[in-house]
Amino acid sequence: MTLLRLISGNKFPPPSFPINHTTPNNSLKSHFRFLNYCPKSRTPICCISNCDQKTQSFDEMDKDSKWVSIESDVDEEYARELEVAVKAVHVACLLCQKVQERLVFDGDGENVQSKDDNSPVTIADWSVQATVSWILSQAFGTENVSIVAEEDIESLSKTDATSILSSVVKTVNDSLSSASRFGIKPPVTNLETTQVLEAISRCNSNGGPTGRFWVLDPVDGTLGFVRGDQYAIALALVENGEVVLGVLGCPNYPMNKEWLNYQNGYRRILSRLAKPDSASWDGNGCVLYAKRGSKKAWMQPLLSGDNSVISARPIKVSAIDNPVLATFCEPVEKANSSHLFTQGLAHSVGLRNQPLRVYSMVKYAAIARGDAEIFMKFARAGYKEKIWDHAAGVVIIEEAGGIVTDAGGRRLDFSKGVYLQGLDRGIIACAGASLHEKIMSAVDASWNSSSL
Ligand SMILES: Nc1ncnc2c1ncn2[C@@H]1O[C@H](COP(=O)(O)OS(=O)(=O)O)[C@@H](OP(=O)(O)O)[C@H]1O
Ligand SMILES: [Mg+2]
Ligand SMILES: [Mg+2]
Ligand SMILES: [Mg+2]
Repeated sequence: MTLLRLISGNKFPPPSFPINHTTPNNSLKSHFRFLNYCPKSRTPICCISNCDQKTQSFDEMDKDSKWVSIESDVDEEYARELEVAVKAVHVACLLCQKVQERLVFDGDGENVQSKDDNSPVTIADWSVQATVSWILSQAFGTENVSIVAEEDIESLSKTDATSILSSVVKTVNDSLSSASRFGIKPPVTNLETTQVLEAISRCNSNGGPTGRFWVLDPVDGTLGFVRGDQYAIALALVENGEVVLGVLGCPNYPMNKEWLNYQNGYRRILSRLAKPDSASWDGNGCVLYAKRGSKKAWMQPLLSGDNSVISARPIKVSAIDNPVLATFCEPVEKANSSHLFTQGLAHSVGLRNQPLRVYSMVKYAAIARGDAEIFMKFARAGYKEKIWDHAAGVVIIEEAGGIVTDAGGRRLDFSKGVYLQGLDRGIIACAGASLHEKIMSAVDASWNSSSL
């Protein structure tokens, strides 16, 4: 109540404060807490579960702050890690949205580079890696942060890459300077080029079976990103080989899937294109997250112009177990997963719906949210899956009630370094056990006659 009075007596936070937020037991007490910290005392500015003691004067707050709520107990294990990770992913999503708009609408194509394996990399990939690395280091201390991530600075440090490097430095600084919206303290002065390069190259962990490390895919589905389509920002925390936290930012995947254009896979109507003439239009993306063992997964809307409060809602996998009604998703690119093989599987299992071909870990998000029931990926022989392409998605699906294994039914192993070593044939994620068993049996029955 104290909190509510304070709110209504101040312009900030706005009256749209989601007091009717629904949690599984509808109890605000232990499930809802604010993530803003007092810039002076570094204590939570307000925490509903213990409002009286923790409420601070709003004067102490950064007035630009947006409020991010998160569902967890204050003293819960990994609460601080989850809080920082969710904020970092929100910051990264906004960064990517700006870069993608420039890239797609202003033809800023020179900022797309090709890596040695011919896959694309953009200023967004490097900028997100630097930004997230910097935020994690600030929050936990550089010496305590170990990160496995996709990008390195080799091509960025070349002499012919100076304009790209300066774009990256500018993008990182722009993004960090507005991070206070999420309660993240920006750097006192702009980061120098060397500091940005250092933040990127600090993500040089090789993972492994012991200790704690973060796993980051700064832009997953870079191909989708450069095509103005779906992509994701994926951040996970691994402890002793087990993924304990997962956060997935999906800037083009709206909370309400009705705003997606189905004719074109899961393509979002980008903001500068004509929006539907509706006051309720909310085509902005979402951030999903889960903590291992909580049996809960959550989804928040991304910040858009005037939403100042970010509340989360629980997500669950679909209850559909009838193959006739089920939808499966798979990579867009045939080169990344055999469409021919999955077409055969779909036929033998009795799947009737068209496959949902979506770039990036948005596929994991679609399963966790209940928008589709099956995700399959069968890469060509010899391809080694990387942990950053799966870690965040796996824990979110599992906590939302789903199952993720290889085609032999074993859980994915994140303890063997950068690659998912020992992966049996491919990856199968399902909303429920019955569909999962049917797909695995179909893979066994058709594997030998496939050319994979
Ligand atoms: N040849 C091949 N085989 C299998 N997988 C590959 C291959 N090449 C790349 N990758 C990885 O696929 C990541 C993108 O996966 P998607 O499921 O989004 O594929 S697709 O873009 O929809 O086709 C992509 O992630 P990003 O590099 O982060 O975009 C790659 O890690
Ligand atoms: Mg990836
Ligand atoms: Mg990537
Ligand atoms: Mg890549």
